[in-house]
Order: sequence, then structure tokens, then C-alpha cells
Amino acid sequence: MTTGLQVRNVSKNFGGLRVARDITLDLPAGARTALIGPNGAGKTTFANLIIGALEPTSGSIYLDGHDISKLPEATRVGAGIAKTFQITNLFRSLSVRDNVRLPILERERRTASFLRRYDGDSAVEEEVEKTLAEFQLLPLADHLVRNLAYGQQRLVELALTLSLKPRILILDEPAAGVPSSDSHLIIDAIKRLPADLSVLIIEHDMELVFEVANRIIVLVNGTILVEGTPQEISQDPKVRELYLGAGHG
Ligand SMILES: Nc1ncnc2c1ncn2[C@@H]1O[C@H](COP(=O)(O)OP(=O)(O)OP(=O)(O)O)[C@@H](O)[C@H]1O
Repeated sequence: MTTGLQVRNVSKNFGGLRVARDITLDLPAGARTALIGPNGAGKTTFANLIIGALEPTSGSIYLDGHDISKLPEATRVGAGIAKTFQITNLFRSLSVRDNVRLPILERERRTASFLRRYDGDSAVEEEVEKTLAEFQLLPLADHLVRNLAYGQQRLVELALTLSLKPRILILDEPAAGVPSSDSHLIIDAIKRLPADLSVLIIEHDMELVFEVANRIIVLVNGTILVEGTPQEISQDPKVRELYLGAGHG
């Protein structure tokens, strides 16, 4: 059986606008692939096609050989495809620990009883502490999310997403809005992600992309211009001209 995510000849039109054109790519287990490209290239649209927020006009998406192209977003999350939460989904008036606990409980389908009364469950609490430790959030565990620096909030967001135990993770601009002095927090967290997780990183920050990705896909006008290793991409004249500009690589 083919494992991981396979995208085959996927196109998406918005009326007459062709935003994804015949995209084919593989995200095998353990992939660290970055999707880069100029503004309006269709990166977010492509992420939305994978998670099921949009349905392709044509083409198919397979998870472990099963066609998931028509499955709704919630079903795909259950199947193991996750995208980083928007920061607005964090509970800003709750502590970091309480935020991390919620998706774990939700995964265990206990959210309703949690909202009524939660007396603690040692397996859940153990996982909460483990997750906090993995993301180096233990020193901040009792802080309210609203009091954290932006980069730290993004770390909490990543920890929450990982609590869903996805197999395919879409990181949509993980460093957006994070001051460069804090971008190492995000880079380190991505480097510590489980080795067998398939990760697709959509990102403008080239320093981050070149540090964490071992494969880069350049999207232009909804189509794959070129795909290769970071070294190949940094040396590709079309990419240098179109996207990276002089002085990179
Ligand atoms: N729901 C929609 N209806 C119509 N057009 C859309 C819709 N969503 C996106 N577009 C258009 O599709 C094109 C690609 O947008 P998309 O947001 O996917 O690009 P992007 O590469 O993510 O850009 P950025 O880097 O600026 O986030 C743009 O021209 C955008 O205006």
C-alpha cells in the first residue's frame, strides 16, 4: 500500500480564475516539504484543498491509497490531516496548560463532560505534561495565553495541533508575525516534530524554509514551477529570478 498523502492532477478554479493547475505531489511519511511562491500563487488554496476546506475542480487526493477528495474537513481531521490552528482559536484567558489539555480531551471525546466537571485523569494529565515538555512550554504552563509573546503563542498553537496526533501536518506560515529574534522557537519546534509525521510548510521566511525543509516546491500562478532539494532550489536560475531574488543561496 502507498502510505502518506498523494495529490494527483489537482486543479481548482474560482469562476474563470485557475488558482491550482494540475498539481501532482507526494507527501510520504517523514516528509519535510516546503511550499513557497509569490503572493497570490495559490499556496493557501492548495492547503485548503488538502484539508478539505475546498473541493478540487478536478483531480484527486489520496491518503494511504484511499481517495479523500470528497471527504469533508472534519472527517479528514479524524483521518489524520491537520493544519495549524489560527491563534484566534486559542483560549486567551486560559493558561497554556488548560489550552493544551482541551484538544487532548476533545480527541478523547470527553469535552462535554470536561465542561461540566473535570476531576482529572492521570493519562490525560500525563500527556498534557509530556506535550508541554516537548514544546518547552513547561516554564510557561501556568501563564495565561494572552500574556505570552506572539512567538510563544504560536508554539502553543503548534502543541495544540500536535495533540490531535495527525499524520499529515500543514503548517500555514508558522513564523508569520513572529519577530525574527523569536523565529528560532518555531524552527526548533519544527525540528523536534515526530520523525514519521509528514509536514508541509507554507512559509515566506526563507531562513526557516532552508533550515527545516529537505524538499521545496515552488508554486507560481497555481502551477509547480520547480521542485527539488533546498540546494537545487537555491541554485535554480528561474527561482532566483522569480522569487528568491539576488543574494540568496
Ligand atoms: N474563495 C476565493 N474566491 C475567488 N478567488 C480566490 C478565493 N480564494 C483565493 N482566491 C484567489 O486565488 C489566488 C490565490 O490565492 P491564495 O490565497 O491561495 O494565494 P497564496 O499563494 O496563499 O498567497 P499569499 O502568499 O499572499 O497568502 C488569488 O488570486 C486569490 O485572490
